[in-house]
Amino acid sequence: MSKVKIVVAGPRGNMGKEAVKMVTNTEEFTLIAAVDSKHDGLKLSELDGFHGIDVPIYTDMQQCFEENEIDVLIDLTAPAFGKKHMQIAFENGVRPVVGTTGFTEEDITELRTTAEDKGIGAIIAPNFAIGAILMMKFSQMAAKYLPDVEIIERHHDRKLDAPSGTAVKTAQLISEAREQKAQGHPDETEELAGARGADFEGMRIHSVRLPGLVAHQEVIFGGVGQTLTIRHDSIDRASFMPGVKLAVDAVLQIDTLVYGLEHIIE
Ligand SMILES: NC(=O)C1=CN([C@@H]2O[C@H](COP(=O)(O)OP(=O)(O)OC[C@H]3O[C@@H](n4cnc5c(N)ncnc54)[C@H](O)[C@@H]3O)[C@@H](O)[C@H]2O)C=CC1
Ligand SMILES: O=C(O)C1=N[C@H](C(=O)O)C[C@H](O)C1
Repeated sequence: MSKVKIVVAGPRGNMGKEAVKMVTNTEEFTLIAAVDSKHDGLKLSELDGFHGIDVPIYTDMQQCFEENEIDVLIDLTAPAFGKKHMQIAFENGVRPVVGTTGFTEEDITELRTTAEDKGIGAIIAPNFAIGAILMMKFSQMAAKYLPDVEIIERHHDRKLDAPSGTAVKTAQLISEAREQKAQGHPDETEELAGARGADFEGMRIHSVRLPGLVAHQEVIFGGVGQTLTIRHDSIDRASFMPGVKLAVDAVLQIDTLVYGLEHIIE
């Protein structure tokens, strides 16, 4: 069987480095090229940390797809670029597996329409860690019985988007099981703007950014005389890679856009 031909966008980033390692260590995958914000024309092997990985770097994704035969794009870049990169992939018949966050519901609807029109599989997964998927699923189960819920996500202070993609996805999954309700005291006021966090259908989301953190989330439910806390911690970015691998395998089998790894892991 021929190997899956892959491009990684964002190879020098926290996640991109792990993805390059995962692709090059996976027998059935082959890394063809990388798309980076700089270093056009160099080989990845010329950069620190990529010894022996002799693939070209492009700053122009379109050119990368024109000059190479590619099956799958793994995009781990920045919220401002994820949507554009997916559109370029679709135009070139390349299947995107996207961990980059910052997509709106409208973006996802639009991209799904394009994927289906072109019959090209695509996966956007705000979190590739299996434990995080379970945290979201357990939270959805709990919300049916305990509809008062607040989400606290904690990340490293280099993160660009808030709230995290995982927190938004968690709130979306919870809202499928929970009657919409405003939480807290009806007359509560914020003495400092933002004190009660972001409001998603009455659920509150709080974003913590500190050096030393990787990616963590607590979903706290409150009921009469009790609380339930569901917590997940990624303490190493290797935690995301089995999910990225699973998504690459799955994206070859579908002809629509799937948003969330929970639809792949049944
Ligand atoms: N789905 C998941 O499981 C996870 C998703 N993420 C998301 O992945 C994204 C990347 O996260 P990190 O690796 O921590 O960020 P990072 O800042 O460490 O790395 C991003 C890399 O992308 C490159 N880049 C930026 N714009 C680019 C462009 N237009 N073309 C090519 N390369 C470009 C940057 O030079 C940088 O090397 C973020 O959106 C983050 O939220 C992060 C961790 C897990
Ligand atoms: O930027 C990160 O680091 C992470 N981003 C994703 C998100 O926004 O949810 C996934 C994980 O939380 C790490």
